[in-house]
Amino acid sequence: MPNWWDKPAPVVIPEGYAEFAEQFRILQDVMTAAAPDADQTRTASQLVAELIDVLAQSATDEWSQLSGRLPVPGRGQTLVPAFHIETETETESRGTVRFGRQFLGGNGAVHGGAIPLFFDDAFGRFANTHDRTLARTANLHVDYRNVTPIDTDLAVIVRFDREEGRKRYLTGEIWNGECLCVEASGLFVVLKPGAA
Ligand SMILES: CCCCCCCCCCCCCC(=O)SCCNC(=O)CCNC(=O)[C@H](O)C(C)(C)COP(=O)(O)OP(=O)(O)OC[C@H]1O[C@@H](n2cnc3c(N)ncnc32)[C@H](O)[C@@H]1OP(=O)(O)O
Repeated sequence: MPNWWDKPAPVVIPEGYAEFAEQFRILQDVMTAAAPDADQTRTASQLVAELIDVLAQSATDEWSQLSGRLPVPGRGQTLVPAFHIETETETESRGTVRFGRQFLGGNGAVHGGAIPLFFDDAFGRFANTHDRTLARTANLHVDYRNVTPIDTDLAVIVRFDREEGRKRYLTGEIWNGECLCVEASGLFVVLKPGAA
């Protein structure tokens, strides 16, 4: 089986696809925030049915899909809030994230499950770039220090702390201004030869 990580299939990103992926994120935010009446629900449902038909025409396998492969923040993986990287060295990545309305848990706070999702993606990307061989998440730990607000630009720090044999240790933080919202850590284990 081809390995996405070390043998990415050559994909052509069509003009406008990155913008489409961003619109898709907005669609999920708008859908979450809406309270449509019956007419609006019917219209929206028809439009989504058309959208499904259009996209299903180009259904492909994992190795040829475009989502997750784009050279833009978030890589067009619309399940995960996009990490906008501003500076990066081999050991530290800094940037911002904004959890849109679709990531609402309750009372203005980001859903507790969205935060490990974000860190798995941010850690996973960092554990597997800078010429590092393929590693998978073995564990993730998240401390929710303060409420993480939705619809707010938040500062993110991701660190590649150390490597011990096949084990890679990463840590991260999310800040809302001076307020520490989240501390996270993760262990990524380099795959044994032949493991997928
Ligand atoms: C340009 C490129 C861009 C790329 C962008 C991509 C972005 C993508 C972003 C998305 C990325 C998302 C990424 C994803 O989401 S990856 C998907 C989520 N993760 C998985 O599905 C992984 C499932 N688990 C496994 O496959 C195996 O268990 C692994 C491979 C992890 C280890 O099994 P393996 O048989 O290989 O290893 P071992 O058992 O010999 O252990 C080796 C060492 O590790 C230690 N250990 C193991 N487990 C744990 C644990 N839980 N806590 C503490 N320690 C643990 C163990 O004690 C031992 O230590 P030591 O005795 O040597 O000291």
